[in-house]
Amino acid sequence: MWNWKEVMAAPENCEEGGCQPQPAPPRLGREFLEDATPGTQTMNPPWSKLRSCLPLPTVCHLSSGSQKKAGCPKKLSQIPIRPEPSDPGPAAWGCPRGSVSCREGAADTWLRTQLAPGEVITAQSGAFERDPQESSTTDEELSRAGSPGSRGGSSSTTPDYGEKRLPQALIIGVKKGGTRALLEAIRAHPDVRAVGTEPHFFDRNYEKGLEWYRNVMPKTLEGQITMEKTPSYFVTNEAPRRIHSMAKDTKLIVVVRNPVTRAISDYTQTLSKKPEIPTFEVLAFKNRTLGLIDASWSAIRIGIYALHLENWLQYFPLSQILFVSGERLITDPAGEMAKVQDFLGLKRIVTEKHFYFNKTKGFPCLKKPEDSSAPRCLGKSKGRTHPKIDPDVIHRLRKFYKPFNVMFYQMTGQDFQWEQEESDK
Ligand SMILES: Nc1ncnc2c1ncn2[C@@H]1O[C@H](COP(=O)(O)OS(=O)(=O)O)[C@@H](OP(=O)(O)O)[C@H]1O
Repeated sequence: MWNWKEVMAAPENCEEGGCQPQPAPPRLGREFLEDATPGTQTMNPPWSKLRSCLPLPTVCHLSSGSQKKAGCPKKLSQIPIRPEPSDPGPAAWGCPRGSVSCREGAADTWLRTQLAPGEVITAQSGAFERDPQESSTTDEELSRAGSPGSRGGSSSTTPDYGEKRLPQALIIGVKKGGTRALLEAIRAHPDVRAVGTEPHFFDRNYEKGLEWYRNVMPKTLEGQITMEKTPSYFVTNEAPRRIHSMAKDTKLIVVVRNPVTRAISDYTQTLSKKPEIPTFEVLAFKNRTLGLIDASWSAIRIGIYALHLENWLQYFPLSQILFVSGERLITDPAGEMAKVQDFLGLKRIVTEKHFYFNKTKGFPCLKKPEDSSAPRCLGKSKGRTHPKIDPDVIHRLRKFYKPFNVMFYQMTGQDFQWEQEESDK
């Protein structure tokens, strides 16, 4: 009998799941349920308030002191965790060249698409683009990304000279938040160079050492910023300490999205590859009759942003972390990119002129760069149609996340307004 939650957490593809069985990542979270004082640099959130919100079986509600009961976890980090699906990278990190399971991830880079004849949109952008075939571009992306240090599908026009440097800025999460869209947009900046695939250095490849990591990076000229994105870092317990020990001034970017929608997106991704898995409604609950949400399911757990952020604030001041709204990255990509460029100390070069809204895809896409013949949209693995989820389940999930969201708003000083959203996709 399959445990589908474990199956869902198993590696799936390069971008999102990995190409080979990976060791389970470390458990998430720290002593969250202790009345610890996280983030001395920032504030002391009332952690005890969150205790009662935690999704433990009724007999184990920590606020009631019942944790002393046998079998009850004392803290959230003791809830068994299913491993996160994530990305071990392309051939350089273990994907056999041409492997089907490795294709989709590379296709997540902005695709250079064929122009569809007659699909005129505006004089400026020239044409709608057809939804591209993933495979051809994927193969191209894979081969470009095939060795450590290759540009990995870079869309930057910077010539391949300079020096390989460790990244000064990282997109650390969240999975399904819009991390690929952000990375590809910031790569349009001439002062940014980024590795196109996910190196997974701080979670899976750490033992390979910093020289391996440096070698994965593209070459940069003096003054250019090196970046990478690996969304699983945000939920990796060791990542903050490891990144801090690499460089304590590393700039961190987190793209966050309504955790309910994010969870459904996560599920949708798995469903697209394993249509036989149980419904979201089944997986989301430990006990549906009692309304007990299963927070040990990674699709749910990743969205407890306050929990994960608390871990980062042990090592980095809030001022070193930028939170990008995954929702606004779609509705106002230029506005979010302005914040990202300011945060990175870059001139605002990526502006509204770089984007157009592709009605076919339902997303903003990058206009064609000067040296290229085609605009770029993300591949089919972004923007999948989400299954319709029982509204009662959505309602319960919203209730579940609300206190964590509120805590997250307090911690970040930003209100992402997820409570006000009428419906999930
Ligand atoms: N411009 C643009 N084009 C396409 N998709 C966009 C864009 N901006 C944000 N998004 C949203 O990004 C979601 C995928 O997030 P990630 O790239 O972080 O996914 S992954 O973790 O790397 O697999 C993806 O989620 P789903 O719609 O659920 O597929 C998109 O909603």
